[in-house]
Amino acid sequence: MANSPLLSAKGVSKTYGAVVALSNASLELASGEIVALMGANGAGKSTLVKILTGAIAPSSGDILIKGRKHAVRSPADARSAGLVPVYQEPSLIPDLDVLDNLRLGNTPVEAFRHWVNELGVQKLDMSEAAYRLPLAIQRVLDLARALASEPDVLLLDEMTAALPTDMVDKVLDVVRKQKELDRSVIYISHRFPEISAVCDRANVLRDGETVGDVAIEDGIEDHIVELMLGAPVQAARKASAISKPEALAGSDAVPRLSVRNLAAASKLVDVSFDLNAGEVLGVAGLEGQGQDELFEALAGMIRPTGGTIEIDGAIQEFHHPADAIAAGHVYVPGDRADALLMQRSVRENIAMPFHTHPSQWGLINMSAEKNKVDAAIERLQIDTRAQGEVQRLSGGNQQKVTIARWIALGVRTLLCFDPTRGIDVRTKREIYPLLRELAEQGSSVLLYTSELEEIQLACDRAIVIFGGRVVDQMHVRDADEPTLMRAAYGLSRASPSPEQETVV
Ligand SMILES: Nc1ncnc2c1ncn2[C@@H]1O[C@H](COP(=O)(O)OP(=O)(O)OP(=O)(O)O)[C@@H](O)[C@H]1O
Repeated sequence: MANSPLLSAKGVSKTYGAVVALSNASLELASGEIVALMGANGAGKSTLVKILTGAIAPSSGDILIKGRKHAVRSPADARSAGLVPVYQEPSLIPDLDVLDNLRLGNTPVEAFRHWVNELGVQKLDMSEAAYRLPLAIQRVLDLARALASEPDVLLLDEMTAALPTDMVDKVLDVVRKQKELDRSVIYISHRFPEISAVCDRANVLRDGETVGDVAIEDGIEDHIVELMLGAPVQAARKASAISKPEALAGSDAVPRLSVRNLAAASKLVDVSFDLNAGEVLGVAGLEGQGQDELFEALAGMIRPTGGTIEIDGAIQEFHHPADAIAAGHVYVPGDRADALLMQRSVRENIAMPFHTHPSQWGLINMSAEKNKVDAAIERLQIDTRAQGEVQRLSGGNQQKVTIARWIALGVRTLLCFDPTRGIDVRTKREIYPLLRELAEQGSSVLLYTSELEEIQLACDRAIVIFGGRVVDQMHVRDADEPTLMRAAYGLSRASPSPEQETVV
């Protein structure tokens, strides 16, 4: 109908037994508009996107396309109505090559190639099995596949969460191009800079309900956060104030972890640093600079090809992740699916490492286990409404479970890889103090984060890796975003002080 919005959703709800995933969501989208869908973890964003794209059926509510009611019965139905999603998790079938993945969805190959190119992927072997491609490339291919079908409405669910900065810029360019073509985008992201770069409006969900629809303009961030949290920003900031020790922790003591000239696979070339007890050391780097290999080598998942790892002054060789765990050295991977048993309960997932050592086998002390698990759930404020199976938790709550299990067990060194990827502001504000608290209790934390501003929120010091080497290291007070960004791109700081040149 003339003057009707291209897409509107009214009073949409979705319940799973006792869990109310969406209670009353509403949204309007005109042609050529880019609308951010915002909300804390578990607010219902992914549920709304899945309903709009026919992956799940709503319990109630209406969806209207150009003013007419439209029951979106399946993803194919949504596609033919012009609604095409890129979901939060990669959607290529891992064992099929890229070309077969395209054939499966009838994707026009030439259009796909065009968008792959626009998104900055230079060489793509279409006969490569999808699982062999890095996560960032898989995400970009998901987007190129969606764009190739020329959607009227593209729905991007945290599409950029796993991407390095340069690829994020390409995605933002492509989103702007959709607008120029008078097409529309629903954009889910937890990153304000991206939202303000491309979006016209933000539709905010809280606890399954639409609580606001605001134009994106300067200074609107605090208001959006207030809508998301349901609390004034000042109070929320105060509640999450983080204490950071001024001095570098324990620099005279034997380091908890000492890495010298570590090399592994082809990407980790020569990395040296110390991590002290009671310290959070940040690692910054663009995608693919060797950080994955660094963490995998430290976690005993891959064997170093050179260099040494010392723990408390003694050289250690890990032949298996169990060796690293036995040394109190545990890894929280970025991909929660790697860390969790998705079909098991929250409790089983948290309690899993309690019983890894043969000396702990035998009768399980259920009440002691329950107390520890309950304490961890309470401390991380894990939403346990869907606790029977971890796969039913929202992404942010799943991530908290991966950390909770090590809090419950007690840990000497936590190797945390991008723990806040795709996590909302509220949950982030819970995770940073948690890492600090662990450090204050004597644990050491090595934290890789793709969000550079997190370094100053959570760390004592930072190292930057580029091309498999440490190219810069600094006290947290110097680790602002521009400095880290320059180093991450391999640009040196104006004149490094002698202190920065030595390995600390
Ligand atoms: N299949 C399911 N069974 C039970 N509960 C579910 C199911 N899917 C989602 N939920 C619940 O519905 C709520 C909304 O989840 P949803 O994934 O839509 O949130 P979200 O806003 O996308 O969160 P995030 O930013 O963490 O991805 C959460 O409490 C989640 O646990």
